Amino acid sequence: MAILSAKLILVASGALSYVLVQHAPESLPPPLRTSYIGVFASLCLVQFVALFTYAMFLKPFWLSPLTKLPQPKGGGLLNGHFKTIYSSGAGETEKKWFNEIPNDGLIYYRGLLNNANVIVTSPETLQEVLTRTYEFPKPVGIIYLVGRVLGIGLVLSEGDVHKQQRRTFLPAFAPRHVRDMYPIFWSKACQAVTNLTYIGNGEQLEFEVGHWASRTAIDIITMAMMGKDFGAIADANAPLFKVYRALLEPTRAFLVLAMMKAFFPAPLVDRLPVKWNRWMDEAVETIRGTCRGMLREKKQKLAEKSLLEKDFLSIAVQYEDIAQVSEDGVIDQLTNALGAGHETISVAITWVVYMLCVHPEWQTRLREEVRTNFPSPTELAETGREATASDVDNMPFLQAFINETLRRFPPVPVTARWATNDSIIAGQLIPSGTRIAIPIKAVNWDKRLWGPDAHEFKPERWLGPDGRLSGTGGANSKYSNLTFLQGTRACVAQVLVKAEMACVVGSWVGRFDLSLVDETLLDEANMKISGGSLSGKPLHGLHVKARVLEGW
Ligand code: HEM
Repeated sequence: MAILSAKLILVASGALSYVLVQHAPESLPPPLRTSYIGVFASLCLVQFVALFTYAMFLKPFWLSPLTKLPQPKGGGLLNGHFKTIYSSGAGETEKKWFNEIPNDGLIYYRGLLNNANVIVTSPETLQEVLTRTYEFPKPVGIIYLVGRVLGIGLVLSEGDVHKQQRRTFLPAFAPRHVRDMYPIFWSKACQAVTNLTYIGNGEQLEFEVGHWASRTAIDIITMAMMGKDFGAIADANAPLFKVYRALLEPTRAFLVLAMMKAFFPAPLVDRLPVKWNRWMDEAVETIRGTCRGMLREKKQKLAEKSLLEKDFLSIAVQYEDIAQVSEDGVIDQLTNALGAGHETISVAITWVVYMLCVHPEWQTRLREEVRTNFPSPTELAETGREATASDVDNMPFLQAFINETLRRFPPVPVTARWATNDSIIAGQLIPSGTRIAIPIKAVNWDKRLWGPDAHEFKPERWLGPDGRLSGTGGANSKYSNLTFLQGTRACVAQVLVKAEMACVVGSWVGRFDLSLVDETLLDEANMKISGGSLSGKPLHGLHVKARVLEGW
């Protein structure tokens, strides 16, 4: 829009300067009467100042139809509420406004350079945004940020390409395939527990949960997706793990280059001869090369009829539709899954451990369930007995605890869309270019949907009167729990996530008594959450004491 307006201004100024100097010089001030450049520059300046004043002030403060919506108080003159949002924990400001500002499904606020944002707050408005999927795509900024690393797979594709990719790849994520992955989850979970026990000399240790959850999650996701062990549990300096972590950590150079893509073509910015670009090319090629090698290996085994593994890629290459997809098309899905499925799960595990420390009575309850159903890490090592999906089916407490933590601390607390054209939501005109925030955490805490105890941590809400797991947690709309979103862009790996978490959390609580190093954090009000990034995790990490318990 801004680029279009700028082009219009340049063309209009050029044409008008010609007409004025040629045909009406007397209408110009004397110094400009013979100067095309002078007239052109003056006209451009006047129009740009007018456009800037309109876009920065008149429209966001008074003229946009959105100004009639409920709004938070305050906000800066130039950057609206941007600072408030980014200086608080991810999703926390949206949650506060959601509860404090009376509204009919939409709240308006001004963001960076006063750009227009709306927060959708009711099941009805959420449904509108989440079902009109391609009318409200993801903001292009996300492609600038992570497109080079992830590739254009399910996470970033839009329109017919996304529809086709989803139809092709979704079957390979089906629950029946996930059930076959339990041995992968369990063996890696047990490896982490055994290493931690060793570090603590079989007695007690202190560790940062996020660090170990991340090492465990990366090994599990790479094993589950393509049967490749990145070796992160065994060695924090394992080469593939280091490359991968660095790729996902936004450095200053990374952010500057990403921002440049808003003004210059992305392929040009990616080709600039700077150190960061060279490093990035090598790192991306290392990861894609690893995926390519695994894909070729699976195809070779398939041709030789010796493909027995149960990871996603081994399953995927056996689907006829996927066999037709180009090598790079399959690799894009792998890099998407590794990117989407590593940080999110490690953050989710971190919050589960936090809740276990805050609610030690649940540790006792879960430990009993885990020790009754799962084989111990020692048993796995000595007899090879693996965990199965049925073991987890028999553990409603463990599943309820995980569900409640995912509701209370969604690893992605807020996500966004934007209006590509003028659109109507709930009868309200949403001008083209408006960013639409989906406040996942705020919805998950909504008392109208979850009842008066919505703000309490209550795993029991996921248990029926017979003690069995209840699928909805007692909420009455499918737009009540957005941890994995809803609709055609919902997470493809919800079943896989819960299976993996049950194994990792089960192995930790089965082996250790867990408590917080900083006891002030027992009061949740003292827990600071990271902001500004995609995931919401403990700002200063989560440091725990783990005492090894006998008998498992
Ligand atoms: C606790 C863990 C996870 C959470 C909370 C989570 C949450 C989400 C959310 C909220 C979205 C929608 C984002 C948006 O459209 O704005 C999403 C999409 C997606 N997730 Fe997950 N995710 C998790 C783990 C995983 C894992 C392990 C994988 C892969 C194995 C995965 C693969 C994907 C993919 C491919 C999409 C894009 C789906 C599409 O647009 O069609 N996620 N996830």
